[in-house]
Amino acid sequence: MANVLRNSAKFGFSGVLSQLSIHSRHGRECVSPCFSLQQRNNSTSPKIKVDLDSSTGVAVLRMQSPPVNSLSLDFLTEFCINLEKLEMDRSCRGLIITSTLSKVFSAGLDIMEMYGKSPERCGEFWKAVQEMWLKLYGSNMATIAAINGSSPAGGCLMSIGCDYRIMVDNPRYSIGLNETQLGIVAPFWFKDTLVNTVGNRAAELSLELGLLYSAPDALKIGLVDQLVPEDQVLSTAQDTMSKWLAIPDHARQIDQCVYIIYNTSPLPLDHARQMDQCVISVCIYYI
Ligand SMILES: CCCCCCCC/C=C\C=C\CC(=O)SCCNC(=O)CCNC(=O)[C@H](O)C(C)(C)COP(=O)(O)OP(=O)(O)OC[C@H]1O[C@@H](n2cnc3c(N)ncnc32)[C@H](O)[C@@H]1OP(=O)(O)O
Repeated sequence: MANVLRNSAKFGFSGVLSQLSIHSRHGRECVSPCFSLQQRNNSTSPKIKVDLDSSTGVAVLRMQSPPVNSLSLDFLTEFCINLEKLEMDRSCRGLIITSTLSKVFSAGLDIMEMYGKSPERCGEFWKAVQEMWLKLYGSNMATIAAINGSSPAGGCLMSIGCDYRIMVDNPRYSIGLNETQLGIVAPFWFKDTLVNTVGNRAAELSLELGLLYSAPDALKIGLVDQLVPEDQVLSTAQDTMSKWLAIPDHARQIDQCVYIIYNTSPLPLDHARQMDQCVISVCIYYI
């Protein structure tokens, strides 16, 4: 295990790994002074609302950016700041992500961010998209997506960036990486995350045809883990989270980290990240 960790650090997962080695969240003796006196920490910002219950160690992050929780630069920045705050708070061990909007979890990247913007702005936007994925997929918290509406493209990426997905059992809600249907191409790390979720063949079909799956079909291919009635999505996520948190954090975190290292292309490496950012910014600029 020590070798794996050393190698992974060499290959660029040092951020994740150093966090792993510095603090386990289970049996934590060192609680952030900011939050230790509070039973519940609530913070509200325009597009995202976070409720952290310090007694359970579970935070619920609600996306509340009408009409469709599209991932604009502002939204992504807020999302990442909230994630970072929770990540640094030792009292928080689990994160549930959901939406306050009816029918939509997230419509994915904000299309207006990809139209007629300067190369600098495109670069900034894409960096924020990368950041969202790196922070979520590499999180030390146990993460569950409570998908209470449609979740195409970037919304699907956000969902599969979590450890577990619970979706409302409604055939009208769809989820998938539908980029090719829009005439664009999902970057390689979208692909990796999908392959890690549904396997190679299903991912290949899904990406090339830009398939959007209804909730029942998403369950069939393993794109989501569980379907529940609309009014039970959050309570099921809370129940499921308690099972995840019964596992010692360090064991879950190291297991996840090793899995990511062996199954994901090296976006966390600076040069890969910059190259991806550069290619996508140019693509967006010329759309
Ligand atoms: C070689 C070429 C390389 C090219 C490189 C490109 C670089 C990027 C590469 C890939 C990355 C892609 C990831 C993405 O996420 S792309 C975004 C894809 N998103 C979608 O396809 C979703 C589109 N939206 C929907 O399907 C629906 O809106 C839905 C979420 C199902 C909700 O449906 P409904 O409730 O019926 O709502 P409306 O459709 O009526 O929409 C309401 C208003 O919201 C606006 N809207 C919808 N989606 C977006 C969006 N993604 N960004 C911004 N705005 C959005 C919609 O226009 C309506 O606005 P209005 O009321 O003003 O008309």
